Amino acid sequence: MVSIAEYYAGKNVLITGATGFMGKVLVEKLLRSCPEVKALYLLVRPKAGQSMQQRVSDMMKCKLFDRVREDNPDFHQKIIPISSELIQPGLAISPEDVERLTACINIVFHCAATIRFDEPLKHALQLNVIATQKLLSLAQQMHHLEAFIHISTAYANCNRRHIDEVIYPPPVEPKKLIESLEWMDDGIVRDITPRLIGTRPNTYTYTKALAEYVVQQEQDKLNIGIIRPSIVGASWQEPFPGWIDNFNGPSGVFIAAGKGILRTMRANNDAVADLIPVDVVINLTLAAGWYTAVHRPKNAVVYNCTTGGINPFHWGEIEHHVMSSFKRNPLEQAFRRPNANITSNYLINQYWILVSHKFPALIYDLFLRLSGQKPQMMRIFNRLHKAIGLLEYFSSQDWEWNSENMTMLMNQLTPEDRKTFNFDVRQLNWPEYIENYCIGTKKYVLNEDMSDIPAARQHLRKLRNIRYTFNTLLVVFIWRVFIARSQMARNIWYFVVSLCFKFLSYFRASSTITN
Ligand SMILES: CCCCCCCCCCCCCCCCCC(=O)SCCNC(=O)CCNC(=O)[C@H](O)C(C)(C)COP(=O)(O)OP(=O)(O)OC[C@H]1O[C@@H](n2cnc3c(N)ncnc32)[C@H](O)[C@@H]1OP(=O)(O)O
Ligand SMILES: NC(=O)C1=CN([C@@H]2O[C@H](COP(=O)(O)OP(=O)(O)OC[C@H]3O[C@@H](n4cnc5c(N)ncnc54)[C@H](OP(=O)(O)O)[C@@H]3O)[C@@H](O)[C@H]2O)C=CC1
Repeated sequence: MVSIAEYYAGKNVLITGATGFMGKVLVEKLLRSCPEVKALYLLVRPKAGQSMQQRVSDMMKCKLFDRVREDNPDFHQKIIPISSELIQPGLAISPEDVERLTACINIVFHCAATIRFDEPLKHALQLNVIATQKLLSLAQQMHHLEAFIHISTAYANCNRRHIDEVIYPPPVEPKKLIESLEWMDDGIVRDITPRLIGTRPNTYTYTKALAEYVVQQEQDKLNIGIIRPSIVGASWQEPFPGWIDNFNGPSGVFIAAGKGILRTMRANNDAVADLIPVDVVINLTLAAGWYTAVHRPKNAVVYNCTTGGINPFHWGEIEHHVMSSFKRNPLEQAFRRPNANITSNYLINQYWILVSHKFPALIYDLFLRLSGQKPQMMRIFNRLHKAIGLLEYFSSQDWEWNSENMTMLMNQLTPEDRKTFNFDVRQLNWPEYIENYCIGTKKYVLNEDMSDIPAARQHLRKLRNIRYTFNTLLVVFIWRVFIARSQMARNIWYFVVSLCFKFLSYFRASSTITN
């Protein structure tokens, strides 16, 4: 049987969402580990005043592509950007491009989606469901298509505790929902959204579940694989450890904690933190593309791409390792010393939000106002609270995913492919991974230089001294206020002072006797 790289040799691959976090890693890995691939067609839209060509050429300059650039400086010749806005009719692909794609594409990887948790339902539906339907229609016109790989999420069915590698009945028939939302104005849709999504926490997981069903409907006509990653984090090994380029999911939480801004969050210490490195997901995705095309299974195969059932790690452990990593490798210009704690207790969390978030923010903003600057800390905290409020659902409970198909796929690979497209998470050393993840947020998200670590440590020492001074002044201030106003507090104060004095005299006396 052909190896994975042999299979992709000479193939034309279509990728949506290639400018996103996972899409970029997919493009890089295909170019690096399957160097004989013929061409990668990327569906990209112009954005923020940049043409799609400009966006793709900027993407290829990014550090992620350093290793590919070394191996093959002309790799960009294999990349063919195709202008496409997925929420437009016909995916806004020109008729000439449609003709070109239908004539040559062999494999489709559909990564594009809105992953925002606060996306209005209509928009989430347009992109995650309707665009998927349109892409499936386009795929059916492709004369040489061998596999259609759809990226879903392990949380599409998060309303269940145990999740098998099957497609569950959708919460509503997508066609009916699409028809009804078409005539409703945005206000009505907003009002009925909580009723529609039911026990799911957001429109993202709801529309991803609908998309899976839509994809499954085409299993008689296409060879389909569905990948369900859990919480995708920085790379484990490839192209180098710790690569990450965004604030999504845990990355934003780690950064906020490393900067000393986030001090408390609701999470269950003992719940499994189902993080999965991005390179693992991409290796599995490419292997699933190969398997789907070579074996052509009759029904869509679902791969739960998770770590919890195989090599579990818990939020409490994550907290410990993140904090110790940021103490060893501090971020620049931290607001306070990194010291975040997680708790599953609502009231305790609210207390710490008040004491450790709102109170310091108020003081800092007061300081900024007094020094003639614009206050900003309270605004930052409000945004942070909104973001973590949306994540807490995922950090406060755990799920059990069956990942038999991941094991089955691994067993199908040659020993060589198992190394090149490694998705064996049993080998993942969590403390080392979390350390590299934290360093990755520093280097690649915040663009901080590792050579500035001594200065960052010095800054933390300064913050520690400020804290000691502040606490001392606070104690003195409180006692002064009490002593001035209350006889009882004064008595307590004299009692404590005389106790300390007696203890010191006793200590001095006993040390004189022993001498
Ligand atoms: C040490 C303690 C350890 C404790 C560990 C506990 C960790 C728990 C983590 C649980 C994670 C669970 C994730 C579950 C994932 C499900 C998997 C998936 O399928 S789907 C994949 C997962 N999908 C997601 O994760 C999507 C979640 N994100 C969203 O839905 C939205 O970004 C939003 C609603 C949070 C904010 O919307 P909006 O107000 O419109 O703002 P914008 O979006 O425009 O961004 C504004 C600014 O904020 C920045 N920033 C962004 N996120 C965070 C963050 N988390 N934090 C901090 N900052 C963040 C952002 O970069 C930007 O900065 P700047 O450019 O202005 O400087
Ligand atoms: N990140 C995670 O933790 C997880 C992600 N997933 C799934 O993985 C896939 C990729 O996620 P990720 O890479 O993190 O997401 P990103 O948000 O980083 O990337 C999304 C991609 O979709 C593209 N896109 C969005 N809207 C449109 C549009 N209207 N037209 C054309 N392209 C569009 C974006 O293009 P542009 O650059 O133009 O905005 C971008 O390339 C998604 O399907 C997601 O559901 C699953 C589990 C976890």
